Amino acid sequence: MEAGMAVKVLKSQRVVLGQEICSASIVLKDGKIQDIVKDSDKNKLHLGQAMDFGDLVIMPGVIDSHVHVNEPGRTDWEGYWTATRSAAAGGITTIVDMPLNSIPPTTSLRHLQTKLQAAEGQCFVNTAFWGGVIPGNEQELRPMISAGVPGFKCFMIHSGVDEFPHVTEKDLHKAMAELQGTGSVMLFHAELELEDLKQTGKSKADPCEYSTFLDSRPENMEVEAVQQVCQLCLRYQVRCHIVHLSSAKALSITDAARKAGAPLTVETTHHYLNLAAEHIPRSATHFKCCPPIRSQVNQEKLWHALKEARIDMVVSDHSPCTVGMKKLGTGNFLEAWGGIASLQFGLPLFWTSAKKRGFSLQDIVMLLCQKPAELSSLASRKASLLPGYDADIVIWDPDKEYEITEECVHHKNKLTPYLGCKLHGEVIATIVAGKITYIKGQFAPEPPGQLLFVK
Ligand SMILES: NC(=O)N[C@H]1NC(=O)NC1=O
Ligand SMILES: [Zn+2]
Ligand SMILES: [Zn+2]
Repeated sequence: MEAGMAVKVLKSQRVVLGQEICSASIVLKDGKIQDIVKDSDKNKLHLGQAMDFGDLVIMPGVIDSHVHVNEPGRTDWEGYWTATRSAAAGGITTIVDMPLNSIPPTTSLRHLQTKLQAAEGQCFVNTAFWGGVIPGNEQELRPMISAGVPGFKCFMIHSGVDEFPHVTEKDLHKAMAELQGTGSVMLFHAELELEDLKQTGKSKADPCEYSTFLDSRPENMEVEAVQQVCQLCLRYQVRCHIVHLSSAKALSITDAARKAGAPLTVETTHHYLNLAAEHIPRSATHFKCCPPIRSQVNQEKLWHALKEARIDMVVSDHSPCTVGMKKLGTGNFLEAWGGIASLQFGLPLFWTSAKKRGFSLQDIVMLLCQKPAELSSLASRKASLLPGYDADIVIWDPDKEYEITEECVHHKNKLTPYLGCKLHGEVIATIVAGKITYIKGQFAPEPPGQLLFVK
């Protein structure tokens, strides 16, 4: 079993097949799943040499539909090579790259082509690309759809980078009209600048205290933005998706919109489910992201909403930067980059907390694989172990406990709030397009990931 090898048959006693977990063999051919043979299926032919993983879990690879890779232009923050290696080491078989933080951002067909050139030949996992909506680029949307982007991300507030300006409601009407009838999806960073907050002006509170930053982005900024998204979604009947929901307060609005027929989905991230404002130390700017990590009470509500399927999926929002940009020297939350690096640790982070709350392996497949695949229009070929589906598979040990140390982090910049955390769930091997892209610390000599385009 070597990294880079094409796999023919793999088996274990714990294969996640839909709602069932059973002892089975998976036959792979030409990058696809050719057959699934359950041990109970006595009539099947002899399968020959299988890679036997004992009682390790075999399930579809994780799909992380919210990753900022940043190449080209800000490759010192993260690049395709390092991002997709960390994804592979984390059991992720497909990432969908966000349109911003790279220069150029993915806001036109030409810029998309620049991104594709940058990514080509560098990806250890499959990579798809979100387009971006900025003021005035509505004519670029349909050409990007034809080129295979699954949808578009926009910001309703300053994005953190000047070359990706945020949209106003007027811009959104134009973009939504363009997307009608295409099947494409609009992703919203849902925070709105509030008038009364502008007027209170700069706070005199200590910028090294997390609470100062938290107070600068109250829940109402999210609630009001979500309200606006829901109205647009109902009116245009274009698929809409709230990225990184942090405030549980906004859920009554999304619930109501869904009930009224809005084609709306909601994601949250591992950091909102694992971290809480009360525990963020002074000057610990690596915990800064937008919208902010809120209270422990809010976190509990997010977990409940996830259990009740009021939140559809969990992703990383991996948004790394150089160590310098985190301003750890001064510890000033207001000046530090907003974004958390965590791509590699989504699966074990989620499992460590989720299993205590009664989530099953089947729930993991739903929340971390199938729902993100549906969002990205990839569910007809990925995120299920079924004949004819792509052979993108993770093999992992859900019971193995270990500590995150800097040496095991494959992100380009190693700073993450999870250093020192003890997690359950070790990824043993990751298979992409039928080849072992990662196994026990080793990577394939040639990256087997494909660039993905949806129809
Ligand atoms: N520009 C960028 O990546 N912003 C991301 N970072 C973050 O914390 N929230 C975001 O939307
Ligand atoms: Zn965002
Ligand atoms: Zn993001």
